Amino acid sequence: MNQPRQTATYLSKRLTAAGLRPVSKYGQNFLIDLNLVNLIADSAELRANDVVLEVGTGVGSLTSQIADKAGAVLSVEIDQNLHQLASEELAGRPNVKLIQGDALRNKNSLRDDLMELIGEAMQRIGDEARFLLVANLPYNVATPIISNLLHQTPPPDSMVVTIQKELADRICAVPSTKDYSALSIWIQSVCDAQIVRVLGPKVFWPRPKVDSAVLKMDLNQSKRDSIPDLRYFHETVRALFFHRRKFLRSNVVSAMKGRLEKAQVDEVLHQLGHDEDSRAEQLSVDEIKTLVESLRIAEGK
Ligand SMILES: C[S@@+](CC[C@H](N)C(=O)[O-])C[C@H]1O[C@@H](n2cnc3c(N)ncnc32)[C@H](O)[C@@H]1O
Repeated sequence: MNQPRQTATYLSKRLTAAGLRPVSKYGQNFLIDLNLVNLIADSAELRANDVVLEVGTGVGSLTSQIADKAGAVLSVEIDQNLHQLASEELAGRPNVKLIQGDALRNKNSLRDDLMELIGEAMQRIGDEARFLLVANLPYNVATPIISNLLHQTPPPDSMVVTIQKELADRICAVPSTKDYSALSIWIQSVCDAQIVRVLGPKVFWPRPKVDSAVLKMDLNQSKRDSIPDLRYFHETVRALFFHRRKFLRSNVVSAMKGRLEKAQVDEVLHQLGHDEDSRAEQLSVDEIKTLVESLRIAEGK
């Protein structure tokens, strides 16, 4: 299959010829090192029974690498002009479906047809089908894309994404560090996450101001199965970390306002051995899981 050459000059010529320039509000920083495009596709360890979602087709360079290995690729691009360029670049690839539009309906949900299309592609592949996200994500929608996908049925078996390094650090953060947040806990409570490679600004065109990272997040089914109500868990974790540096008790009391009395909160915290000085940011992911589940049971949910 024809492989788009991937240099800044090639990309700028390609866009200029089409009368276009990169649009910064869409996070259009294209990867110009083909080895790194390959690294992303290779890190996903793609197989013929994989259905891959890509958010941000761009001109289709990563898309074509994915399409060489996966059974089916669904790639969404918000920019009508890039969608058009990618359609030309990827013409003749029967396993690629390109969609023009926003991958998100809003911050809290994906576009309506996305999971339906993924489900159809998985059905065509059969019982062995896996679902993956592989993408050089636009920086402004990276968190909602990753977070929302983990609520879907099925969730992705694996997500390999290029994102801002700062966000990758937050996702992988450990307790008692400044990066440890509701997002770290949400992702780590259902996935095993690791940074594959840190990428400096030079490997993108145009160059972003900050470092990026290739992050791999593999779904850990037993971790996911240990959370009976994912929505409850995610929302409660967000509430617990709303004022990260406050004492745990005061965070739990405000998170449970109107749902649990202070005495009930104290009873749960006492039973779990959390003293008055505990802070949410000191608790491990497993301790947070146990705490949230105890609150859910105390609420009678
Ligand atoms: C970082 S670029 C990656 C492009 C290409 N995949 C690459 O690796 O070079 C992100 C792409 O996502 C697109 N994009 C931005 N916001 C989007 C959204 N909400 N839904 C779908 N695509 C979006 C941008 O227009 C841009 O093409």
